[in-house]
Amino acid sequence: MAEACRIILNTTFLPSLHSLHKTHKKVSYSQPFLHKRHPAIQCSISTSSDTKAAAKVSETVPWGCDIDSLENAEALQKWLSDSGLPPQKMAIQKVEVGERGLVALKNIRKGEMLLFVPPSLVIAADSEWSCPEAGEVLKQYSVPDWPLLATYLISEASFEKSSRWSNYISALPRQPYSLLYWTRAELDTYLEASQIRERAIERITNVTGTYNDLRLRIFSKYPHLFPEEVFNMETFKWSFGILFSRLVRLPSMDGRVALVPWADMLNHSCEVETFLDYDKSSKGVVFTTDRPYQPGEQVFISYGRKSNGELLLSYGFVPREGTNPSDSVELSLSLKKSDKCYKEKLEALKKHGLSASQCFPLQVTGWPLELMAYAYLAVSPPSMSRQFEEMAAAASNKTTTNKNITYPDIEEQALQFILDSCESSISKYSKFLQASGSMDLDVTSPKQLNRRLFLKQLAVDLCSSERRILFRAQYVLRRRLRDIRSGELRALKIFNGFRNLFR
Ligand SMILES: C[S@@+](CC[C@H](N)C(=O)[O-])C[C@H]1O[C@@H](n2cnc3c(N)ncnc32)[C@H](O)[C@@H]1O
Repeated sequence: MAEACRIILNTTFLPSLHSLHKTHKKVSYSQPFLHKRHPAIQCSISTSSDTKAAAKVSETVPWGCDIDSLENAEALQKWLSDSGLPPQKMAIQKVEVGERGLVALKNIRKGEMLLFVPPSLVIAADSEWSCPEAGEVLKQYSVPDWPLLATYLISEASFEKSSRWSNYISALPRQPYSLLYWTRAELDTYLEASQIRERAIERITNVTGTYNDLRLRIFSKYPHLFPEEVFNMETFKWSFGILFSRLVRLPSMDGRVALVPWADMLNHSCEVETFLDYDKSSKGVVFTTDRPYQPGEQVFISYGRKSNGELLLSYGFVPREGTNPSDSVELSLSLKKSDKCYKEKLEALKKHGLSASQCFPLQVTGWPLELMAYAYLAVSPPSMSRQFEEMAAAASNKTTTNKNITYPDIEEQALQFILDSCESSISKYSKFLQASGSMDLDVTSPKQLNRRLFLKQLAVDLCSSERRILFRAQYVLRRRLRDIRSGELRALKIFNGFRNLFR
């Protein structure tokens, strides 16, 4: 149930725009609303890898507000009530977890339905555009929901007060916390040990690719509707950052994605199971509390069963160590280039959509069967070549074949192989964690220092929690190997005993 939710994280969602209709006929439009737009929109957050430039965050970005601003949030609250949001048992306040959040004003019972945000206050793919012609063009090109919503948000933001969503947009963070805002140099410095670095690079590449596709196929053909001063890489980074950290998937509306003002002021707790959804009987977006709240307490929802790395990637925070039961770390396993059967093994892997190097999620409670299957394949000798296919199939999460394969003869080598990978990963984390104490001592600008300290703290929290899972796996693997080896030793002693008896 909780898995079916809500604020989306998946990197695969970012649709490729290559499938857009190529045969689309150019339509001509008047330039009706351009004069109302903010003339020169400049988001000054740098995309370059220069960390100095990246630390420079302009105060003049016209959209959104400081992440902890209550002023704009209060204006949003008033506008929402005037626009049909029913009276609420919660208010936006400064909070300890998540800077701003929804806090109970009255006693709230467990099992109570809250929010009731009507569809008229929800931003979805079919929302009306302040510039209907721009919306029409995107529709004709069948732009998928995510890039469509990203473009919509920028378009509405550029209309400032004349947009219906002006109060909402003003209350959005000017710079959402998300790895999209980390430069390549920052990712390399702080997240070198973690596989999340790769995920962040992939995501940044996807966002850049999506924007470039839109620009080439659509924006450049309709510059009067999509001027580059407004629709550029910087503004797309902002709008995708907003979508990553606030977009909601509504299971009862066939998984439709939407921005839900007010509901998106709720912060995440790993201890909470409840999530946002559309309630057909009350005709609004709601959630049902899974615990009681007293006045003054912050109310939480769940953004999904996500690892600390995934939470950092999309939402820009890391829960306290040991508090996230869904936490996991990606362990990378690779075929050895020196393996005599490297080519055959790689072929078998490729057949099942895998490669010579694969990541598998480890949790404190264990690891997937696929990981063990991959390890069997990696250590199996040439004499087992007939089983390569079966092992590769079991290592893939795409096939429905039996994954619970065992090869007692090579179990010890397979476990040792996983242990070696685990220990090599642990040493990368330890190296970073040890070095982190003396990092950034050369920084003198207070603004830059603040940013560096903030990012470093996030990285230290993430790496500590990921290393903790690896330590646990290391302990379990060592114990299992000791048992196997002492079992073998015992068997050998018994065998020798029998041999001596019969001698
Ligand atoms: C959907 S918004 C929630 C409202 C947000 N706090 C605001 O003031 O706009 C998601 C963002 O809230 C913050 N957040 C949510 N849950 C958090 C948590 N448990 N710890 C720290 N920050 C959190 C993160 O900045 C995240 O990107």
